Amino acid sequence: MIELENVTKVYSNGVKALDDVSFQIGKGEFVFIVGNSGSGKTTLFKLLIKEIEATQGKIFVDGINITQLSHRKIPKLRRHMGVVFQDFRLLTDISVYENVAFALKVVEASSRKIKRSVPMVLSMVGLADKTKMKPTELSGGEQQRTALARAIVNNPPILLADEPTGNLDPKTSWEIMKLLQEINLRGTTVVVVTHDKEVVNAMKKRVVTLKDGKVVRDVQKGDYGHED
Ligand SMILES: Nc1ncnc2c1ncn2[C@@H]1O[C@H](COP(=O)(O)OP(=O)(O)OP(=O)(O)O)[C@@H](O)[C@H]1O
Repeated sequence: MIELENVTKVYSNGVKALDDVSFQIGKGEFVFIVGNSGSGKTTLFKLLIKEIEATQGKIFVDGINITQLSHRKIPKLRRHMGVVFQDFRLLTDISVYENVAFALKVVEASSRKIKRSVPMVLSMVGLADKTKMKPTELSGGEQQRTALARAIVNNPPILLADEPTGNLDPKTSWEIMKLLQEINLRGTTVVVVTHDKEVVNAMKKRVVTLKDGKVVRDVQKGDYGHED
C-alpha cells in the first residue's frame, strides 16, 4: 500500500532530514511513526502527501511511484489519502457541516451524495449535534473530530495524521485515538506521526522509530521505546 525505497531528503540548506529510509506499510495496518524532535517525522509525512519532493529514492502509494507523479495528478493522489494535521486546518468562517461537505465538493460529488455522507460521518465522529457551529465555537477535540470527518468523508484507503493529538489534553487525545482505531477497523490504513508516548504505549500497534533521519526500530504491537 505504501512503500519507501531508499528515500533520502536533503533540504536546500544541506540538512539531510531523511537518510536512505526503506520500509513498507501494508493494507489495513495501523502504524505510528515516532522519534525525537528533528528526527525526520514531519519530513516523511510531507513526502507522503507530496508536499515536498524526495532528493533520492522512490515512494509507492497503491503501486504508483509518487516521486514521479506530475503536479497534474496530485489531486488524484490526495483522493487516495485523508490527511489530518496538528493544527486542524479547518476553514473558520463556515460551519462544521460545510467544512466536511467541502471535501466532497472539490471532488465534484453529487449533492445527493453530500447530503447522505456528511451527516453520516459527522455522526460517526460524535458531532451530530454540532453541525451548524463554526470551528471557532468548538473545543480542540471537536475541531480535530471535524478534521477527521473531513479526512474520511471520501472513504480514502489511507489516513495520514501528523501529531493529531499534539494540541489536545490526554482524555481528548485518547478519544481521537479511539476514533482512528475505529476508522482502521473499517479497513482504512492509518499512519500517525506522533510524540505522544502514552498514546503509543497504550495502543500496542506497529511503531517505526526514526533517529537522525534513519529507521532505527520497527516493532509490531510495540511501545514508544526510549529516547536518547
Ligand atoms: N524546510 C526545511 N528546510 C531546511 N531544513 C529543514 C526543513 N524542515 C525541516 N528541516 C530540518 O530537517 C530535520 C528533520 O526535521 P523534521 O521536521 O522532519 O523533524 P521532526 O522529527 O518532525 O521534528 P519535530 O518532532 O520537532 O516536529 C531537522 O534537522 C530540521 O531542522
